[in-house]
Amino acid sequence: MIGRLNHVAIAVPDLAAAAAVYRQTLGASVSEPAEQPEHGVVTVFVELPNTKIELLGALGEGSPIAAFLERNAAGGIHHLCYEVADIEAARAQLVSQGARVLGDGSPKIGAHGKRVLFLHPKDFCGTLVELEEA
Ligand SMILES: C[C@@H](C(=O)O)C(=O)SCCNC(=O)CCNC(=O)[C@H](O)C(C)(C)COP(=O)(O)OP(=O)(O)OC[C@H]1O[C@@H](n2cnc3c(N)ncnc32)[C@H](O)[C@@H]1OP(=O)(O)O
Ligand SMILES: [Co+2]
Repeated sequence: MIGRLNHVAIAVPDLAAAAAVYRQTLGASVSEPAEQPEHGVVTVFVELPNTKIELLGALGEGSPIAAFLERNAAGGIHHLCYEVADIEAARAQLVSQGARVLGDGSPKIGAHGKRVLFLHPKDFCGTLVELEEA
């Protein structure tokens, strides 16, 4: 069911500092920050030849990354995003196997303008999983 690795997300306390690490220290191609109000985060994308890194900063009250940043003050790997061809078919298959879809269970529009869903980390080896419809 899952296809390509779309991105690895890293939650960070200081997005500008993290973007500078990737742009200057690691010499990567780094986007400008983009607010994602529906997701409570600000994203910066790092383009790599085979995938992307999504740097995440908290946006607003009740950001879904706030508790994670309290536990990981220096930041840390937050989720993996896999591509799926049909997000509703993927959700049905996962729910039938007992996996928990987060939020209200319906897809939201993600940072790439495509539909995304999140799956509970305790059901996937301790890793928060995002599915993006390719
Ligand atoms: C823009 C978009 C895109 O790319 O298109 C994005 O990525 S938006 C990216 C931001 N959006 C999201 O993350 C949306 C989905 N996320 C959520 O709904 C939430 O963050 C949860 C995953 C439910 C976690 O929420 P919260 O930290 O408040 O819950 P909690 O403290 O009760 O945690 C429950 C248990 O899960 C663990 N836990 C929490 N976050 C985790 C993570 N990122 N990776 C691995 N484990 C994690 C906690 O340590 C805890 O384990 P113990 O019980 O063992 O202590
Ligand atoms: Co993501």
